[in-house]
Amino acid sequence: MLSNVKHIFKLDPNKEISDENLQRVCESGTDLILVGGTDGVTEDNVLDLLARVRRYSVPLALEVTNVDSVTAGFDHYFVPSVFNTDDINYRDGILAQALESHFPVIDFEEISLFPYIILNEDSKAFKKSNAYLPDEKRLTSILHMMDKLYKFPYIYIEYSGKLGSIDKVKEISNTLENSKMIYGGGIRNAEEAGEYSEVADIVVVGNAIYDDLKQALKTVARSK
Ligand SMILES: CC(C)=CCC/C(C)=C/CC/C(C)=C/CC/C(C)=C/CC/C(C)=C/CC/C(C)=C/CC/C(C)=C/COP(=O)(O)OP(=O)(O)O
Ligand SMILES: O=P(O)(O)OC[C@@H](O)CO
Ligand SMILES: [Mg+2]
Repeated sequence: MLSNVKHIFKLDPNKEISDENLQRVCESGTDLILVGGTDGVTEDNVLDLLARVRRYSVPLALEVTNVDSVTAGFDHYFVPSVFNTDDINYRDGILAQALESHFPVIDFEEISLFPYIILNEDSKAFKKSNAYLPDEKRLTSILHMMDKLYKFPYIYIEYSGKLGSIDKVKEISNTLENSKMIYGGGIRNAEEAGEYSEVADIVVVGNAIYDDLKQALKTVARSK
């Protein structure tokens, strides 16, 4: 699903977007529209975005953050799992529960794990998953576990809402041997997209869609 993806626009079902702006996002040349957010995600607002984005040919995936909002009709489903938390619910506890009820209807070809390290302690995702900020030694050991032991195809380095330190993101990228890096957080313009896509395999742009769409659209070309 992610093999030729360099740029992702993440749409939050809990935020309003006009038809005109949605058209610009869908026709921007982005490689994937990912629908997801930490809170206020419901079956209704997910269905609304699904129906509106489906008018366009862009690939569309759902990042599942609660079981009730899972809706058929997406090209793919990504299930987040947070690795810098000791709260097992956000590693695989909720997932195990969800599989109890959804197992009979799941086509596992359509589902992939999004293994996260969340490094912005002010973000909602960090707070919700009871994440901790790892020191350098712990961050390296978590990365080794994910990259060299689990050999995840992708690791999502999440700074949701703010730009991560480029030096730190480079350090993380240099540590990885098996996993590709998805970077998300604070990318707002072409220059930032260019800088972070030189380090990460995939960049994700979210909030800028809602705050300054004109600049957000310019991130697409610079990520390729
Ligand atoms: C019929 C059919 C289509 C079947 C498909 C079956 C299917 C896909 C079933 C899946 C069921 C399932 C396995 C559910 C699991 C649910 C699960 C694991 C929930 C855990 C979610 C989780 C770990 C939440 C923690 C927070 C987090 C990591 C969220 C990720 C998204 C994110 C980082 C959003 C950005 O948030 P933020 O910027 O902080 O806040 P805003 O939303 O304001 O932007
Ligand atoms: O909203 P921003 O800060 O662009 O972050 C994108 C994405 O990584 C959020 O999950
Ligand atoms: Mg967001």
